[in-house]
Amino acid sequence: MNGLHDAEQPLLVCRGVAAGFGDPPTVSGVDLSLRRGEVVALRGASGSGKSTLLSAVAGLSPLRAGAVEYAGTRVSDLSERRRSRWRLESLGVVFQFGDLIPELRVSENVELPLRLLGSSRREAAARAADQLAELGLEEMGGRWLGELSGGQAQRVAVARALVHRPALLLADEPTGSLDETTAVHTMQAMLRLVRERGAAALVVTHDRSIAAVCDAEMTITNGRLGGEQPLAGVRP
Ligand SMILES: Nc1ncnc2c1ncn2[C@@H]1O[C@H](COP(=O)(O)OP(=O)(O)OP(=O)(O)O)[C@@H](O)[C@H]1O
Repeated sequence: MNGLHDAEQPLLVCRGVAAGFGDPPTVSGVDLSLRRGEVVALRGASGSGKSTLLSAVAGLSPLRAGAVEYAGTRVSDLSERRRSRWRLESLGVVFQFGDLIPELRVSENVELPLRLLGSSRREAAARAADQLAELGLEEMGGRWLGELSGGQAQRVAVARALVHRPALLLADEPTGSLDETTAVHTMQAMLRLVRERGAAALVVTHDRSIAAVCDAEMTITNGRLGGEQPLAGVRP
């Protein structure tokens, strides 16, 4: 993609984005910009449009208006095929309910992005094992999903989203099903890796204590995005 290594250029830009259902659309008039190394929480009440916006940014649902740019390329104008490739190469996505594949072992779930990108089985297995270890899951690779706790499964979803070292992580309530202490620990582990790798992250949450470990937060109310507020960005 153009300008991928230009540190001055924002990594992600949304211009006048509208998406979702109805008239007016669920979200509209969204302008946002995310730089490399920036970790921003997207906070708002249930039904305010957080997931709708994230899915529009990821190119998983069509825009009703506006554009999404990544490293200077208008990804919202790409063909579905090229947008899928962009998503595979450049994005890590953690969905609200994990969306892991129960018919595969933990390690095979984490290997998936690498296998889709063309890594050999052997290389994918080695990198997946390293990624699991970085998230404290070194013993878990051979297990089935049903043998994990909710917190462990969430961390496996995080491992799968980060294993190919994406430049941008999009996470939708990545710790939504966890108790507060486990949720904060999982978030901190995820954001430590994002920051160490100089990547950016947009993290949907309705939870203040989760937002507090980010660098800044944006609030969405009835589908309209407010300005960015700095946060402490508590680091582990
Ligand atoms: N398939 C659909 N058809 C019609 N309306 C939908 C559909 N999916 C979502 N919506 C509506 O779009 C609005 C925004 O939903 P969205 O999931 O983006 O909210 P959210 O802020 O992520 O909520 P939560 O915190 O509960 O996950 C809601 O009013 C929801 O009812």
